[in-house]
Amino acid sequence: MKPSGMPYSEMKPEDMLVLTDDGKVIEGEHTPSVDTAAHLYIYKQRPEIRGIVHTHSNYATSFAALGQEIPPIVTSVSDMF
Ligand SMILES: O=C(CO)[C@@H](O)[C@@H](O)COP(=O)(O)O
Repeated sequence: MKPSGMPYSEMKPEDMLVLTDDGKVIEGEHTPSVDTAAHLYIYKQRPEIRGIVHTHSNYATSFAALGQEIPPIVTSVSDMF
């Protein structure tokens, strides 16, 4: 889990945390992200999920605000046009 309140531009690999299934920090010096409970809930409900990427990209946020799904377009398809 990423540390709370630390800008990505300043974050180093050693700043990352390792937590148990119930959120106890077992490696790392920082406070875990405020998103920890949400991530733990997702991992518990969907054991097939092995990683979570939380982003605030402009395009993804726009689709979400409009209530629209993001179409699964990959670069290999665009190469054909
Ligand atoms: O996206 C959100 C809130 O909208 C969070 O990820 C954001 O506040 C980051 O919190 P942390 O610095 O990771 O504790």
